Amino acid sequence: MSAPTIGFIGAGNMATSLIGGMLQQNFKASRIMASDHSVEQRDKLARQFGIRTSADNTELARECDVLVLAVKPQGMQAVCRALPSERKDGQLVISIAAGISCQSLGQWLGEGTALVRCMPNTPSLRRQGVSGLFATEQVNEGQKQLAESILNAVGISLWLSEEAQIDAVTAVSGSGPAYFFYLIEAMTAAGEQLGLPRETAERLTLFTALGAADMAVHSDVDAAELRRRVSSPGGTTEQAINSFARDGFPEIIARGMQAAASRGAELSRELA
Ligand SMILES: NC(=O)C1=CN([C@@H]2O[C@H](COP(=O)(O)OP(=O)(O)OC[C@H]3O[C@@H](n4cnc5c(N)ncnc54)[C@H](O)[C@@H]3O)[C@@H](O)[C@H]2O)C=CC1
Ligand SMILES: O=C(O)[C@@H]1CCC=N1
Repeated sequence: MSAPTIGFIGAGNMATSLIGGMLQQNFKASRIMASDHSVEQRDKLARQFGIRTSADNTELARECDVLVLAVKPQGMQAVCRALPSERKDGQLVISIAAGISCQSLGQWLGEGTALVRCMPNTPSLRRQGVSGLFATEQVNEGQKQLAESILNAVGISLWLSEEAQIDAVTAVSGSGPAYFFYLIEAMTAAGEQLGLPRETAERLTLFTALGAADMAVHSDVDAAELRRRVSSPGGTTEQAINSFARDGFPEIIARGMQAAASRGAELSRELA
């Protein structure tokens, strides 16, 4: 059997990250297509990746074994309703939109559609992504493996037992890269305030983030223990951590992530 064709509807940030990561793995450019109503986006992807692009979403729906819906949540209903009901046989549809339920997608695309809801993240571009996946009953074992192979090409993926967990995944890892970028911005600015040249503060921060994440991923002890090992009693780290704790760092993070998850659930109701 020939390799499946994968079509991205919406060729923006997230589609670019996924396609970029897939091409570094064993996916062939000739098996990937992308449609976008922006000619600049189409040209950019065609140039960057050598994939086929189209202004017509219908073309992808008729030709591709897998359709990845990667437009903004607010545009999803119109995109789905405009797709033809006669699509490629045995097609799998993967939606990466935050806050668009399988129930809504089923209504817009046809109830029999095999649907996977997925929440990836932008480090997929570097093949360091992490995604949560939820499959509807219509998805067969082969299609599940196909969805997994796409997301695993750009990082790791985890299956979820309940669709509602997607909002939590969105809050943790979908939006998560932005939290780390925000911390990097703040640490860089603080390093500068402490007297370092900006570039030095930035590089120290970036490589500390990279080193800490790599160490935590490969460690057999948890993050709390790794933190304790950096914190000498009466030393410098302890002073910083105590100051963060007094200022409510864990509560600040929990409130922010709750806001992200709530927005996911709210979008599902607003855009149903
Ligand atoms: N950016 C991120 O970190 C993540 C985004 N997502 C989800 O991915 C989806 C896309 O997000 P981004 O890539 O950030 O947005 P984006 O705005 O960069 O990309 C969306 C693309 O869709 C195109 N588009 C809009 N209407 C269209 C139509 N009718 N037909 C064809 N193309 C159309 C736009 O021109 C744009 O290039 C969203 O639903 C978002 O919730 C999920 C996980 C992470
Ligand atoms: O901010 C958003 O809505 C999207 C979903 C997760 C990351 N970006």
